[in-house]
Amino acid sequence: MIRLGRLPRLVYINWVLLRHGLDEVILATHLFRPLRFLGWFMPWRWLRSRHIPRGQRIRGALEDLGPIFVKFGQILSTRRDLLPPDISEELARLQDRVPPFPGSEARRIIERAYGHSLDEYFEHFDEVPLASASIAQVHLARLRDGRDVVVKVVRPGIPRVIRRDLDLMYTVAGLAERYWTEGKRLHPMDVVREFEKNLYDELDLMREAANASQLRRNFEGSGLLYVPEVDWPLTRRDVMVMERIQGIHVSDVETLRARGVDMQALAERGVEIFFTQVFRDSFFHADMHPGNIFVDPDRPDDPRYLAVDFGIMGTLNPTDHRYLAENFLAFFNRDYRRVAELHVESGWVPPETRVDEFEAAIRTVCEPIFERPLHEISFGALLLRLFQTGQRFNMEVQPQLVLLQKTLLNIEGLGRDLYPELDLWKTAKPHLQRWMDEQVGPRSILRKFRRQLPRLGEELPELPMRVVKTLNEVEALRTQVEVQNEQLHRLRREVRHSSARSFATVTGAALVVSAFLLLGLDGYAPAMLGDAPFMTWVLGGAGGLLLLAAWPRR
Ligand SMILES: Nc1ncnc2c1ncn2[C@@H]1O[C@H](COP(=O)(O)OP(=O)(O)OP(=O)(O)O)[C@@H](O)[C@H]1O
Repeated sequence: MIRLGRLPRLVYINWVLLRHGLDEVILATHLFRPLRFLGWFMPWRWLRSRHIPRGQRIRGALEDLGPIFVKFGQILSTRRDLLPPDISEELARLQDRVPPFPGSEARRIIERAYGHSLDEYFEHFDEVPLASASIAQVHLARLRDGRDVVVKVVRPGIPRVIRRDLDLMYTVAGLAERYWTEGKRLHPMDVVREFEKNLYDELDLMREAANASQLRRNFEGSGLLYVPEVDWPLTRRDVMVMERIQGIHVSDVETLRARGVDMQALAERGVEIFFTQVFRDSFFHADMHPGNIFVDPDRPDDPRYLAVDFGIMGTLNPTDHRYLAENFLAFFNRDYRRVAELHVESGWVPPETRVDEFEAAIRTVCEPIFERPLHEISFGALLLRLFQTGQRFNMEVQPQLVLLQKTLLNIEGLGRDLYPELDLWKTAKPHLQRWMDEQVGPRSILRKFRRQLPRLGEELPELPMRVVKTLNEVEALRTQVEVQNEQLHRLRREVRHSSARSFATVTGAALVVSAFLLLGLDGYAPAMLGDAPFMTWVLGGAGGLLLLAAWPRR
């Protein structure tokens, strides 16, 4: 059911959709269906008839609906497994540009978070924002100790806007799942749920700061990537302070060339950073758009990247991790059988999948790609084709892999912009191979052993005492078992005796009763009993003896 409170915004959404000639996606409910026909009388029908591509119309509608919808569109653009290419490519152009909120407001938020005047901590705070996006805004500042920093502040009132828009998205997704034929396949509710998680992650700047610290530690002293240092004492849930970095935007190829940056090395290092993050650390920056990446201007011959914005990070569990590496290697060895097997083994496709059929489908998709020169092969496109093939075999959508594919596409695009001859495979293979060797080779055993070493070191001195204690416990247990065994034997004997006694009692009593009966019959005893008084004595005597034998003794 649609809640009344949501109705005005829902009507507004429909209005925007109509305005962009999207009446075919007007919420497919009986409630809104009459609105569809309004479209026939409106000029935008005419616009549509002039063949504005549908991707552009959807992009326009999302821009009109506000920043949360724009973000949603951006995330959707990465779901090339769900959307047709014309729409996903158009959505990828969505820009998260939102008018900034006043610097005085940012000041107020920071002071509320610290509980003190901003001047106590900052020598200077630039009220004109450096950048402004839908969730947060970034300001330049200088600390009292002279360090230049950037201060990221969460947009005021944004949690409420997020809640409102998410509510609507859930409503729309629910309706789509129910009434739209494609809805069952695309699982829109799951897509919104995933989006919600990302949004709330981005809202928490403590979380982003922790991501930054972890990534910084992972690349400490590597010379490949520099991550600015977080100022933890000044970081809160809605305010983050970090070292200011100064570099050349990675998309500014002209300046990079003019500064004499080694473009091949730069492109290859981008790939290396990605594979190191994915396969060595299993922790990767998943928002690698060019706006977040800079190049260190001071090291043109030995280029180094500088990264910002750690709101969205990807991780892989050890199983996905291993299967992914094996998949890449199998792919590039054109071992499609192995690729198909790996998909079944990892549980990405159902276990009943026919491996031979799946293998044939993968071969059909990949062979044309491999016909091209290796430096033209796109990893991202390959993964995408694989997802699409997997879908035909009921492959479950794996969000962590989708994030990875999106990042790979980013890295690939970036690398090829910098150095078009970049051979991704040649650059990536040694990293993959090294990772595989480390996972299965003797080094891996050594590494695992090393990881256990501190615990072993702690527990080793206690080992003799533990052995003695364990032996004592075993001895005590053995004695206990013996005692219990003896008791068990006794019990069994008693049960056997008592059942024999019961038998003797019942039989004895029966014989004695029979004797009395015979006595009662007197001369009427049947002939077959012969001499009745004699039989009485025999039965009575035998019964009496049995009763005597069964008499309890102490
Ligand atoms: N430590 C830093 N040093 C220098 N500039 C920075 C730093 N952090 C952020 N910036 C600048 O501010 C911009 C926005 O920062 P950031 O990407 O973290 O914010 P955002 O709100 O997540 O924006 P978006 O969602 O558009 O990526 C960056 O693109 C970069 O230009």
